[in-house]
Amino acid sequence: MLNWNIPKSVLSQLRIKGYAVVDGVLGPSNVEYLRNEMLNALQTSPNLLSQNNTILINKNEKILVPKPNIGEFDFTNTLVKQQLKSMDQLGSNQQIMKILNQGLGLDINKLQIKAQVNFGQGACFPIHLDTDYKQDNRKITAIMYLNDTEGGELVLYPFPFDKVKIEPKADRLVLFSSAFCLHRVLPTKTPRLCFTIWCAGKEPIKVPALPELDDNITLSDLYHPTYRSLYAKSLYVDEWLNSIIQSHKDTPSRKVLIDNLLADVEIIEKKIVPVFKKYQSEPINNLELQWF
Ligand SMILES: O=C(O)CCC(=O)C(=O)O
Ligand SMILES: [Fe+2]
Repeated sequence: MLNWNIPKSVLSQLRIKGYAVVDGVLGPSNVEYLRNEMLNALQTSPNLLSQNNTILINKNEKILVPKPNIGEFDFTNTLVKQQLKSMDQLGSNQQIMKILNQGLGLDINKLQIKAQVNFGQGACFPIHLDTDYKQDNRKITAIMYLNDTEGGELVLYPFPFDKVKIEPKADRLVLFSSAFCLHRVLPTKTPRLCFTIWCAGKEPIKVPALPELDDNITLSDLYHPTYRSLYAKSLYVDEWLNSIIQSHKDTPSRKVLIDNLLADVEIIEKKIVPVFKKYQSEPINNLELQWF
Protein backbone atom coordinates (compact mmCIF):
# COMPACT_ATOMS: atom_id res chain seq x y z
CA MET A 1 0.00 0.00 0.00
CA LEU A 2 1.34 3.41 -1.00
CA ASN A 3 1.64 6.12 1.61
CA TRP A 4 1.64 9.89 1.32
CA ASN A 5 4.60 11.60 2.93
CA ILE A 6 3.14 15.02 3.74
CA PRO A 7 4.97 16.93 6.52
CA LYS A 8 2.96 19.03 8.99
CA SER A 9 4.76 22.25 7.98
CA VAL A 10 3.14 21.91 4.55
CA LEU A 11 -0.32 22.03 6.07
CA SER A 12 0.27 25.30 7.86
CA GLN A 13 1.31 26.89 4.56
CA LEU A 14 -1.80 25.42 2.92
CA ARG A 15 -4.00 26.88 5.65
CA ILE A 16 -2.51 30.36 5.42
CA LYS A 17 -1.74 30.75 1.72
CA GLY A 18 -4.32 28.42 0.17
CA TYR A 19 -1.68 26.25 -1.52
CA ALA A 20 1.40 24.13 -0.81
CA VAL A 21 3.99 22.14 -2.77
CA VAL A 22 5.41 18.85 -1.46
CA ASP A 23 8.34 17.03 -3.09
CA GLY A 24 9.29 13.38 -2.59
CA VAL A 25 5.77 12.53 -1.58
CA LEU A 26 5.52 8.91 -2.77
CA GLY A 27 9.13 7.98 -3.57
CA PRO A 28 10.74 7.60 -7.02
CA SER A 29 10.06 3.89 -7.52
CA ASN A 30 6.36 4.25 -6.68
CA VAL A 31 6.10 7.20 -9.04
CA GLU A 32 7.75 5.17 -11.77
CA TYR A 33 5.28 2.35 -11.16
CA LEU A 34 2.31 4.72 -11.47
CA ARG A 35 3.75 6.36 -14.56
CA ASN A 36 4.23 2.98 -16.23
CA GLU A 37 0.70 1.99 -15.29
CA MET A 38 -0.54 5.04 -17.16
CA LEU A 39 1.74 4.53 -20.16
CA ASN A 40 0.60 0.89 -20.41
CA ALA A 41 -3.05 1.91 -20.29
CA LEU A 42 -2.39 4.43 -23.05
CA GLN A 43 -0.78 1.77 -25.19
CA THR A 44 -3.15 -1.13 -24.60
CA SER A 45 -6.47 0.73 -24.19
CA PRO A 46 -6.23 4.16 -25.81
CA ASN A 47 -10.01 4.16 -26.21
CA LEU A 48 -10.37 4.50 -22.41
CA LEU A 49 -8.92 7.99 -22.64
CA SER A 50 -11.62 10.65 -22.90
CA GLN A 51 -11.41 14.25 -24.04
CA ASN A 52 -10.74 16.91 -21.40
CA ASN A 53 -13.06 19.91 -21.72
CA THR A 54 -13.70 23.30 -20.23
CA ILE A 55 -17.32 23.41 -19.08
CA LEU A 56 -19.17 26.48 -20.23
CA ILE A 57 -22.57 27.29 -18.75
CA ASN A 58 -24.37 29.55 -21.17
CA LYS A 59 -28.02 30.50 -20.65
CA ASN A 60 -28.46 27.38 -18.45
CA GLU A 61 -27.06 25.18 -21.19
CA LYS A 62 -23.91 23.16 -20.50
CA ILE A 63 -21.41 23.30 -23.37
CA LEU A 64 -18.17 21.31 -23.45
CA VAL A 65 -15.25 23.18 -24.97
CA PRO A 66 -12.45 20.70 -25.75
CA LYS A 67 -8.81 21.33 -24.94
CA PRO A 68 -6.83 19.91 -27.87
CA ASN A 69 -4.20 17.30 -26.94
CA ILE A 70 -5.45 16.77 -23.40
CA GLY A 71 -7.10 13.51 -22.43
CA GLU A 72 -8.22 12.00 -19.14
CA PHE A 73 -8.88 8.63 -17.56
CA ASP A 74 -12.13 8.78 -15.66
CA PHE A 75 -12.21 6.38 -12.68
CA THR A 76 -16.00 6.17 -12.64
CA ASN A 77 -15.41 3.76 -15.56
CA THR A 78 -14.72 0.26 -14.15
CA LEU A 79 -12.41 -0.58 -17.05
CA VAL A 80 -10.24 2.40 -16.12
CA LYS A 81 -10.18 1.22 -12.49
CA GLN A 82 -8.97 -2.20 -13.67
CA GLN A 83 -6.27 -0.77 -15.94
CA LEU A 84 -5.00 1.78 -13.43
CA LYS A 85 -5.25 -0.34 -10.31
CA SER A 86 -2.59 1.25 -8.12
CA MET A 87 -3.71 4.74 -9.03
CA ASP A 88 -7.29 3.78 -8.21
CA GLN A 89 -6.19 2.45 -4.80
CA LEU A 90 -4.30 5.63 -4.10
CA GLY A 91 -7.41 7.57 -5.06
CA SER A 92 -9.38 5.83 -2.33
CA ASN A 93 -6.59 5.69 0.26
CA GLN A 94 -8.06 7.43 3.29
CA GLN A 95 -4.65 8.42 4.64
CA ILE A 96 -4.74 11.70 2.70
CA MET A 97 -8.19 12.46 4.17
CA LYS A 98 -6.87 11.91 7.69
CA ILE A 99 -3.83 14.11 7.12
CA LEU A 100 -5.98 16.97 5.78
CA ASN A 101 -8.72 16.58 8.37
CA GLN A 102 -6.33 16.46 11.30
CA GLY A 103 -4.03 19.19 10.01
CA LEU A 104 -6.69 21.65 8.90
CA GLY A 105 -9.76 20.67 10.93
CA LEU A 106 -11.67 19.74 7.76
CA ASP A 107 -14.42 17.16 7.20
CA ILE A 108 -13.13 15.51 4.00
CA ASN A 109 -14.98 12.23 3.46
CA LYS A 110 -14.95 11.79 -0.31
CA LEU A 111 -12.11 11.52 -2.82
CA GLN A 112 -12.57 11.76 -6.58
CA ILE A 113 -9.61 10.86 -8.78
CA LYS A 114 -8.89 11.56 -12.45
CA ALA A 115 -5.70 10.94 -14.43
CA GLN A 116 -4.60 13.43 -17.05
CA VAL A 117 -2.47 12.99 -20.16
CA ASN A 118 -1.21 16.11 -21.88
CA PHE A 119 0.40 15.18 -25.21
CA GLY A 120 2.40 18.41 -25.46
CA GLN A 121 2.43 20.55 -28.62
CA GLY A 122 1.39 23.59 -26.60
CA ALA A 123 -1.62 22.00 -24.87
CA CYS A 124 -2.70 23.87 -21.74
CA PHE A 125 -5.54 24.89 -19.39
CA PRO A 126 -7.19 28.32 -19.11
CA ILE A 127 -7.48 30.06 -15.73
CA HIS A 128 -10.27 28.49 -13.66
CA LEU A 129 -11.45 27.40 -10.23
CA ASP A 130 -12.11 23.69 -9.68
CA THR A 131 -15.51 24.16 -8.13
CA ASP A 132 -18.30 26.53 -7.36
CA TYR A 133 -18.59 26.07 -3.58
CA LYS A 134 -22.36 26.51 -3.86
CA GLN A 135 -22.60 23.46 -6.16
CA ASP A 136 -20.48 20.83 -4.42
CA ASN A 137 -18.32 20.25 -1.37
CA ARG A 138 -14.91 20.04 -3.02
CA LYS A 139 -12.41 21.67 -0.69
CA ILE A 140 -8.89 20.66 -1.66
CA THR A 141 -7.38 19.79 -5.04
CA ALA A 142 -4.34 17.51 -4.86
CA ILE A 143 -2.34 17.13 -8.08
CA MET A 144 0.39 14.51 -8.26
CA TYR A 145 2.92 14.89 -11.08
CA LEU A 146 4.48 11.78 -12.56
CA ASN A 147 7.15 13.21 -14.86
CA ASP A 148 9.35 16.26 -15.47
CA THR A 149 8.23 18.36 -18.41
CA GLU A 150 9.40 21.20 -20.58
CA GLY A 151 6.84 23.96 -20.10
CA GLY A 152 3.46 22.92 -18.68
CA GLU A 153 3.97 24.81 -15.40
CA LEU A 154 1.01 25.09 -13.07
CA VAL A 155 0.34 28.76 -12.26
CA LEU A 156 -1.59 29.53 -9.06
CA TYR A 157 -3.16 32.92 -8.35
CA PRO A 158 -3.76 32.82 -4.56
CA PHE A 159 -4.69 36.52 -4.29
CA PRO A 160 -3.79 38.50 -2.12
CA PHE A 161 -0.53 36.54 -2.35
CA ASP A 162 1.49 36.80 -5.56
CA LYS A 163 1.00 34.33 -8.37
CA VAL A 164 3.35 31.32 -8.32
CA LYS A 165 4.64 29.20 -11.17
CA ILE A 166 5.18 25.55 -10.22
CA GLU A 167 7.12 23.17 -12.44
CA PRO A 168 5.64 19.73 -12.80
CA LYS A 169 8.23 17.23 -11.53
CA ALA A 170 8.06 13.53 -10.89
CA ASP A 171 7.07 12.87 -7.25
CA ARG A 172 5.76 16.42 -6.64
CA LEU A 173 2.34 16.99 -5.07
CA VAL A 174 0.57 20.36 -5.20
CA LEU A 175 -2.35 21.06 -2.88
CA PHE A 176 -4.65 24.07 -3.17
CA SER A 177 -8.10 25.43 -2.39
CA SER A 178 -10.53 24.02 -5.01
CA ALA A 179 -13.04 26.82 -4.51
CA PHE A 180 -10.90 29.94 -4.19
CA CYS A 181 -7.44 29.42 -5.71
CA LEU A 182 -7.49 30.37 -9.41
CA HIS A 183 -5.04 28.37 -11.51
CA ARG A 184 -4.02 27.41 -15.02
CA VAL A 185 -1.51 25.21 -16.88
CA LEU A 186 0.96 26.89 -19.27
CA PRO A 187 1.52 25.41 -22.74
CA THR A 188 3.62 22.28 -22.50
CA LYS A 189 6.16 21.23 -25.11
CA THR A 190 6.61 17.66 -23.92
CA PRO A 191 4.16 14.97 -22.75
CA ARG A 192 2.95 15.57 -19.22
CA LEU A 193 1.39 12.96 -16.92
CA CYS A 194 -0.40 13.60 -13.65
CA PHE A 195 -3.43 12.65 -11.63
CA THR A 196 -5.72 14.79 -9.54
CA ILE A 197 -7.57 13.91 -6.35
CA TRP A 198 -10.40 16.25 -5.43
CA CYS A 199 -11.09 16.07 -1.70
CA ALA A 200 -14.70 16.86 -0.83
CA GLY A 201 -16.20 17.43 2.61
CA LYS A 202 -19.36 16.21 4.31
CA GLU A 203 -20.60 19.79 4.51
CA PRO A 204 -20.34 22.60 1.97
CA ILE A 205 -17.75 25.29 2.70
CA LYS A 206 -19.24 27.62 5.25
CA VAL A 207 -18.71 31.03 3.76
CA PRO A 208 -20.18 34.02 5.62
CA ALA A 209 -22.93 35.95 3.80
CA LEU A 210 -21.46 38.35 1.26
CA PRO A 211 -20.92 41.68 3.07
CA GLU A 212 -22.29 44.89 1.52
CA LEU A 213 -19.65 46.63 -0.56
CA ASP A 214 -20.29 50.10 0.80
CA ASP A 215 -18.06 52.75 2.32
CA ASN A 216 -18.31 51.16 5.76
CA ILE A 217 -16.99 47.75 4.76
CA THR A 218 -14.15 46.48 6.96
CA LEU A 219 -10.90 45.20 5.48
CA SER A 220 -11.64 41.69 6.70
CA ASP A 221 -15.07 41.72 5.02
CA LEU A 222 -13.57 43.00 1.78
CA TYR A 223 -11.21 39.99 1.78
CA HIS A 224 -14.19 37.63 1.82
CA PRO A 225 -13.18 34.69 -0.46
CA THR A 226 -15.79 35.63 -3.06
CA TYR A 227 -14.57 39.24 -3.35
CA ARG A 228 -10.96 38.02 -3.50
CA SER A 229 -11.67 35.67 -6.42
CA LEU A 230 -13.67 38.32 -8.26
CA TYR A 231 -11.01 40.98 -7.79
CA ALA A 232 -8.33 38.52 -8.99
CA LYS A 233 -10.38 37.98 -12.15
CA SER A 234 -9.98 41.61 -13.10
CA LEU A 235 -6.38 41.79 -11.85
CA TYR A 236 -5.39 38.93 -14.17
CA VAL A 237 -7.82 39.57 -17.02
CA ASP A 238 -5.09 39.82 -19.70
CA GLU A 239 -3.51 36.54 -18.62
CA TRP A 240 -6.98 35.00 -18.40
CA LEU A 241 -7.89 36.04 -21.96
CA ASN A 242 -4.59 34.79 -23.29
CA SER A 243 -5.03 31.49 -21.42
CA ILE A 244 -8.41 30.89 -23.11
CA ILE A 245 -6.92 31.64 -26.53
CA GLN A 246 -3.94 29.34 -25.90
CA SER A 247 -6.07 26.48 -24.54
CA HIS A 248 -8.91 26.33 -27.07
CA LYS A 249 -9.38 26.42 -30.82
CA ASP A 250 -11.01 29.48 -32.36
CA THR A 251 -14.67 28.38 -32.27
CA PRO A 252 -17.98 30.08 -31.38
CA SER A 253 -17.89 28.49 -27.90
CA ARG A 254 -14.42 29.96 -27.27
CA LYS A 255 -15.87 33.32 -28.24
CA VAL A 256 -18.58 32.84 -25.58
CA LEU A 257 -15.91 32.05 -22.95
CA ILE A 258 -14.15 35.30 -23.87
CA ASP A 259 -17.33 37.38 -23.98
CA ASN A 260 -18.47 36.05 -20.60
CA LEU A 261 -15.11 36.89 -19.06
CA LEU A 262 -15.18 40.45 -20.43
CA ALA A 263 -18.77 40.97 -19.27
CA ASP A 264 -17.86 39.78 -15.74
CA VAL A 265 -14.79 42.00 -15.61
CA GLU A 266 -16.77 45.05 -16.70
CA ILE A 267 -19.05 44.64 -13.67
CA ILE A 268 -16.14 43.83 -11.30
CA GLU A 269 -14.28 46.96 -12.45
CA LYS A 270 -17.27 49.12 -11.69
CA LYS A 271 -18.27 47.65 -8.35
CA ILE A 272 -15.35 45.87 -6.69
CA VAL A 273 -12.06 47.24 -8.02
CA PRO A 274 -12.58 50.79 -6.67
CA VAL A 275 -13.11 49.45 -3.14
CA PHE A 276 -9.93 47.33 -3.25
CA LYS A 277 -8.06 50.39 -4.63
CA LYS A 278 -9.29 52.47 -1.73
CA TYR A 279 -7.83 49.98 0.75
CA GLN A 280 -4.66 49.20 -1.18
CA SER A 281 -2.27 50.83 1.29
CA GLU A 282 -3.75 48.99 4.32
CA PRO A 283 -1.55 46.17 5.68
CA ILE A 284 -3.23 42.79 5.40
CA ASN A 285 -0.67 40.64 7.28
CA ASN A 286 -2.97 40.09 10.21
CA LEU A 287 -6.07 39.12 8.24
CA GLU A 288 -7.17 35.51 8.55
CA LEU A 289 -8.04 34.49 5.02
CA GLN A 290 -10.58 31.76 4.47
CA TRP A 291 -9.62 29.17 1.82
CA PHE A 292 -11.58 26.04 2.77
O1 LIG B 1 -2.61 19.62 -14.75
C1 LIG B 1 -2.57 20.46 -13.87
O2 LIG B 1 -1.49 20.82 -13.35
C2 LIG B 1 -3.84 21.14 -13.40
C3 LIG B 1 -5.08 20.54 -13.97
C4 LIG B 1 -6.33 21.22 -13.54
O3 LIG B 1 -6.33 22.38 -13.21
C5 LIG B 1 -7.61 20.49 -13.49
O4 LIG B 1 -7.66 19.32 -13.89
O5 LIG B 1 -8.61 21.07 -13.04
FE1 LIG C 1 -8.11 22.80 -12.07
